[in-house]
Amino acid sequence: MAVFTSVTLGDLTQWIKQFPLGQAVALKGIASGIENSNFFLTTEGGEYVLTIFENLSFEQLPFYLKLMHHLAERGVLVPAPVATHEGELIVPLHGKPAAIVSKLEGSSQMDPQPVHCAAVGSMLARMHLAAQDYPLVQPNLRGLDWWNLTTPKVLPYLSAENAHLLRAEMHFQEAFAGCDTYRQLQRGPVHADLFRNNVMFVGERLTGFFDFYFAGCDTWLFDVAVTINDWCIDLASGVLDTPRVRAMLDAYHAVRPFTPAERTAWQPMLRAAALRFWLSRLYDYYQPREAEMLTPHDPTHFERILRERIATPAPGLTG
Ligand SMILES: Nc1ncnc2c1ncn2[C@@H]1O[C@H](COP(=O)(O)OP(=O)(O)O)[C@@H](O)[C@H]1O
Ligand SMILES: N[C@@H](CCOP(=O)(O)O)C(=O)O
Repeated sequence: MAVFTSVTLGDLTQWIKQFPLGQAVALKGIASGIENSNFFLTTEGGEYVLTIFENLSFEQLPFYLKLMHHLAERGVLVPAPVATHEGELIVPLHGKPAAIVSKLEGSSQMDPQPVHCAAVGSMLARMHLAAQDYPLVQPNLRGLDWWNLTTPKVLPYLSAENAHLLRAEMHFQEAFAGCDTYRQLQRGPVHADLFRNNVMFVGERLTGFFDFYFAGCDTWLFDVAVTINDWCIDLASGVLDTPRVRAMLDAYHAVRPFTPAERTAWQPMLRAAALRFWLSRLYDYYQPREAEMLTPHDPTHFERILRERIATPAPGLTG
């Protein structure tokens, strides 16, 4: 259940008039999702998604909504935010920030094949290039600083073996982030959470990336690593599936060629991407937020992926 703030069609009668969308004719709560209250909204103008933001503030939201607007204008397939007659993308609803974005066709592909991975790789590279001239800057709020803050909060709950793994990996990643190769990596706005459930497909046709609310400025390679660690693995073991990895990396490289520094950084970056989600899942598991109504994601999934990336070299960035 992920409608934390209820809204009725009647609530929208006056509210919707600030948008150039005509009257609201249907509204349906969306059950999936864990952060916000989401609704499918039909208006006289078409099909949309209405989101009420439960955690992000009016001050924090422009980075995400304007990024989606910037990308959509440049032909990257993402939900396009709808501006009010006054040009605002974020407006209050029931005292919380809310936005309307275009509805993507299709559904998530939870059993991806190489053809889906290639489509994701190609669109990801297009997204990185299209975001290069995005003027707003926000760091990845789930980056190294957050890992450093979070590690001591979860360590007391871990077994000796896992505490050792976490400490050792944090040392490794601190050193990696401080090295020359890391400094040479290309950077810009990244999605940072491009899992299977955040991309829509109709058959083999990718219709869009969504859920940009972990986006921030980070290395492009980190985004690639996060995406590979979800789309191109055997879910039970975390082991990479070479045909899917190759399809995604080759398609990305065809649009935006990988650099020599990225090739050097690839193995540690896959570990960084695994650590990021192990940590956030540990944090959500042991320190659930008060408003949280859902079962937290399983942290052991990313512990397995991290151990696997440490133990087994992944296929290289270029074949
Ligand atoms: N623009 C969109 N077009 C179509 N469906 C969407 C769109 N945005 C969200 N959804 C649907 O809403 C669900 C929840 O969205 P999500 O962004 O994952 O929520 P949360 O931010 O709460 O985690 C998605 O799984 C998807 O089915
Ligand atoms: N992808 C993250 C959790 C973020 O949740 P989302 O539903 O907003 O993508 C994870 O799997 O830990």
